[in-house]
Order: sequence, then structure tokens, then C-alpha cells
Amino acid sequence: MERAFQVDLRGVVELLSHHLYGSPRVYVREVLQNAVDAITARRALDPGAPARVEIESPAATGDGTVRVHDTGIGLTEAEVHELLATIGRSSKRDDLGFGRHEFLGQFGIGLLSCFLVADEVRVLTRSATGGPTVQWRGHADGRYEVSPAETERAEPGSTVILVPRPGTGQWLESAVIADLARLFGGLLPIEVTVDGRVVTGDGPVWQRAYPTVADREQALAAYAEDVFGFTPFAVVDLSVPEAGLTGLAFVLPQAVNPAARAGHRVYLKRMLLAEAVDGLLPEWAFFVRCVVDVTELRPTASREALYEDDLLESTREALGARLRDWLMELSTTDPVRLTEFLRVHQLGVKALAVHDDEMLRLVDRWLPMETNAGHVPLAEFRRRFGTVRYTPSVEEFRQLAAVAAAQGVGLVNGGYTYHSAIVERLPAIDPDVRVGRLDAAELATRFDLVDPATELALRPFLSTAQATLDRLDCEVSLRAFEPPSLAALYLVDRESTHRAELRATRKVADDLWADLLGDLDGTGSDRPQLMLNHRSPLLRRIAGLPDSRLAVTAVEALYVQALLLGHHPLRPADSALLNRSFAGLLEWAVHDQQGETA
Ligand SMILES: Nc1ncnc2c1ncn2[C@@H]1O[C@H](COP(=O)(O)OP(=O)(O)OP(=O)(O)O)[C@@H](O)[C@H]1O
Repeated sequence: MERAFQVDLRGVVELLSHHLYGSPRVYVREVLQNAVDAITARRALDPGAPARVEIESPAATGDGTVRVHDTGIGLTEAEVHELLATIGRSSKRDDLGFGRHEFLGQFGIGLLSCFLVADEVRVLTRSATGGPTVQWRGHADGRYEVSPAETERAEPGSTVILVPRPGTGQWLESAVIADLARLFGGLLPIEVTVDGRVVTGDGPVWQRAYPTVADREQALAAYAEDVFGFTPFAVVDLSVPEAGLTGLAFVLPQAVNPAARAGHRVYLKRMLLAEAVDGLLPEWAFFVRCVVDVTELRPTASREALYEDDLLESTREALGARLRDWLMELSTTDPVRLTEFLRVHQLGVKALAVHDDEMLRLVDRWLPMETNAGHVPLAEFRRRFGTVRYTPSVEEFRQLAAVAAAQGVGLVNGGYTYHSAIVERLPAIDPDVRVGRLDAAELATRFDLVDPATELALRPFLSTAQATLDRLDCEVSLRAFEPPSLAALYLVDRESTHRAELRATRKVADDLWADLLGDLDGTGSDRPQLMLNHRSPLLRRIAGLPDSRLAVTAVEALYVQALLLGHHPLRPADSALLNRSFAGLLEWAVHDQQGETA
């Protein structure tokens, strides 16, 4: 035998009213929405029918109840049984079960939200299609009664009466109801009053008529100040016809943390859905806050978010494209303002440039990047140097920038977020561009060799230097390079850093791991190098020192100075050497002084 599910009504009412919605305040939204839908339904039959929603708080009713009167379609007794008494039943869906376009509701559960603040809900209703006034009384435990009303309504329409639950008084005060009605229904095209005061206005701020463009700008800025608490850097009008979307994007005047998502204010058919809706814009567009009204996007059942579907996705793309176009437009009409925008919101723009060619062009042309020729946009840098050389980390840039500049090599600091990715993507917008990483080993190939006779003459000094630095796992070599003020350059490329780390690990690892790491190490011949610069007068003087003990101290000092200049991290052994060489040099200096005065 086939049976129907048994439902514990009290549990369902509890679940839907208390757990689906974020706050009891939504009861105002739901009753307002039902009243507006009822008026829409009546006007479909009779376009001249009155359209009014009047809310009365306990201050006006005098009997402790809240009453919501509408001039809508009303319900016949049969409809009352079918629609009000069946959870999940709605008059607002079509034959296929989809929400009908003209209505705000669709799920058939909104009325239950009244039980967030009421123990009992009464509906007094007279249908515009005829029949007497009917009274429905529903209780939070799932019981209901239907009876003929004691007094006939003069006009078709409904009155929803909430008999408050003790302890919910704060949601029923006149001022609170007025604020909530204004918040949720302030943009509705139907007049709504609370205790006689009108809470609806002139509709969306972006659709109102203004005497001049400047007046409009001023009004929009004031709106942003009021709603979001900031004066916008710029305001962008939004329109996505397939989603029935209109609205505004307010560009934030200050940088924000891209990860801290502040949602958008979304109205659905002029009724506020929520003040912080996620997912309306692509993630990169974190520099704007939007206010929009949509007709075609769907809400979730709690009405606090948008339902994720294909239309929402294409809307998101369309809004992203709009913001991108606005930026492009700015680059041609007002480059100064664009630069200002980039200064504030560069992170978002750079994130976008990694995926988007247009945005990459914008960054290429306008966004200054750190290079060894100053802060310049990449386009300018390319004009000057042809090839775009970059270092993937800030440390490498610090090490190589000055030396590369002395060799005439332009270098971009790719160490900041997205910079390397942006540089690597440049060929996507200019097939002729040459891009490449610069590493220490490559830079060294540009240094001049010293002629063999000179090198031979310096062999004893070079051997002393090598013996000194062997303990520090560092190779000594002699070259001639610019600038002469640089006596020595510590060069480490990625490969050799990796090998050095392996060697350090092997020292502390147990045998099994040491063998394995030994295999990975390979030849181990490419240790970091201390390049001594024969073009440096200081180096030549050091190389000519007759006292080999002083030469050792000088080499140690050159080594630590090169480490410090290149912003290399100091290992404990390096720090110890720094102290020792400094003390050694001091001693020599003092010793010399004493020699002179003696
Ligand atoms: N003020 C009203 N006038 C006329 N009919 C109403 C009124 N309020 C509710 N109804 C009827 O009761 C039904 C159920 O209302 P309820 O608010 O529970 O759901 P809904 O509005 O259809 O959908 P949603 O859950 O999305 O709000 C409605 O579909 C409507 O037919």
C-alpha cells in the first residue's frame, strides 16, 4: 500500500522559520513581498486596481498585534485551504514548477517566517474574483482553522495579523518596522506606509532624473557615503539586459585586502535581497562595491544569496567586462586619473593582467614597475632595453640590479606579487618582445677575463683567497667588470643555492638520507662564487699586500661585504666571519697607528 510521508509540523515550522533565515527581521520582508505579489496579481486582471500596502505596528493597532493590509488579489476559501495551509505550495509557480517571472515569491514558505515573531498568524482575505471574506488562523505548532470572517472586507485584498510571541517585542516597534520596511522595500514601485508614514521613495538612485550630470554625480556619491560609508573614487553604471540587471559599481577610494570580501547590495525586482551578496562579480574586481537591481537572477530559498547558475556566471562575466572597459576608457580619456587608480588598486589590476590581454596592455603601458633604471612602465623599459630581463625574487634583484646596470643590462624586479607572471606573459601582446630571467651565472659570462700573465702573477694571492674561503664553501675567481668601485661580487645562482642546501642537509641527515641526497647533489662543482674585480683599485692593492695574514683578513672582509651588498642571508659561519674580519681590520688599523707614533 502506498503511503505519504508523515511530517512533524512543529519540526518543519521550527526548521524553516528559525534555521533558514539569518534573523527574525526577515518577517517584514516576507509579508511585504506577499502583499506586493498579491497586488501584482490583481493588477494583471485589473490594471486600474489600487496598489497600497499599509503596515500597522502595535502602537497603531492598540491590541498588541502587527497588521499588514494590502489591496491585492486576495484568496477564496478554496485557495486559502490550498495555499496558506500547505507548506511549499505557492500560487507563484508555473505548470513546470518554475517561479513565475512577475512575482517575488516562489517557494511557498515565506509566510512561515512570521512564526519567528508570532505564535499565531491570521489572514483576513477577500478574493478579487468574488466570494466572501475568509479568516485563516495558523499556529506555530502546525494547526490551522478556516472560518467565515466576522466582518466583511469592503474591498478585495488581505490583512495579515501577527499575534506576537512573548520576547519578540524589539522586532515589532514602530521605528524598527519602519526601518526594516524602508531597508527591504524602499525601492518598490508600490507605496508602502508604516503607521501612516511613507517608507518608499523615488526608486533606484541610478534611475532617477537629475537636472545635470554634476547633480547626478553628487547624488550617487552621497548615496555611496550613506550606504557603504565611503566617497567613491569613481562610479560606473552597470547594465546586463539578459539578467534584467541595472545598477552602479562604486570604485573604492582606498586599497582593500583582496581576500576580505565585502559583498554587494542586491535588489531582486526592487526588493532588497541582501546587503552583502557574494559572487556577483569576478574575484579580481575587489576594488568595487555594487548596488544592483535584477529581475532574472534567482534567489536561494533563504533569500539571502543568489542561486549559482549559468545566468549568474554570464552576468558575472558581463560585469567584469564592463569594469575592464571602464578602465580602458580611462586610459584614453584621463591617464592621470588612471595612474592614480593604479596606484591604489594595483594588486587587483595585476591579478587581472595575468589572465587578460587588454589588462596586460594597460599594465604594460601605465603601471610603473621597479627596475634597475628606476620605476618605469614595462613598455618604456622595453623601448630602452629591448629585452626584458627579470629576477623572480626581490633578493636576486637587490643582488644583481646595480651590477647589471653597470653592464648595461636592464633588469625588472619580478619578485613582487604577479610581476614575474606579467613579464612572462608580455609575448601574448607583443610577439616581438624578448623576455628572460637573468641569473647570476649568466651575468658573470658578461665579465671580461683577465689576461693570463696578470692572472699568473696573482696566483699566490688567489690561492690564499681560495684557501680562506674553502671553509665557507665558496669558489674564488678573478674577472674585470664594471663598476670599478665594486671590489668583489658574491654570485649565487638558483642551482648552486639548491646544491648548497642539499650539502647542509646532508651534514645533519642520517646515513640513508645522506646517500639519497648525495645522489641528488650531482657534481657539486658549482659552488657560490666570489668574483674579484681586477678593475677595482682596492682589490689590486689587496692582491699586492706583502703580509699574507693581512691578505686573509682582507679577503674575509671582501667576502662578508659582498654578502651584505647583495642582501644575501648570513649563515652563522658568515656572521662569525663578519665579526672576526672586522676585529682583525681594526687591530691592523690600530697597530699601524701605534707603529707610526712609536
Ligand atoms: N497577502 C497575500 N495575499 C494573497 N495571497 C497570499 C498573501 N500572502 C500569501 N499568499 C498566498 O500564500 C502562498 C504562500 O505564501 P508564502 O509566502 O508562504 O510563499 P510564496 O510567497 O509563494 O513563496 P516564498 O516562499 O518564495 O515567499 C502564496 O503563494 C500566495 O498564493
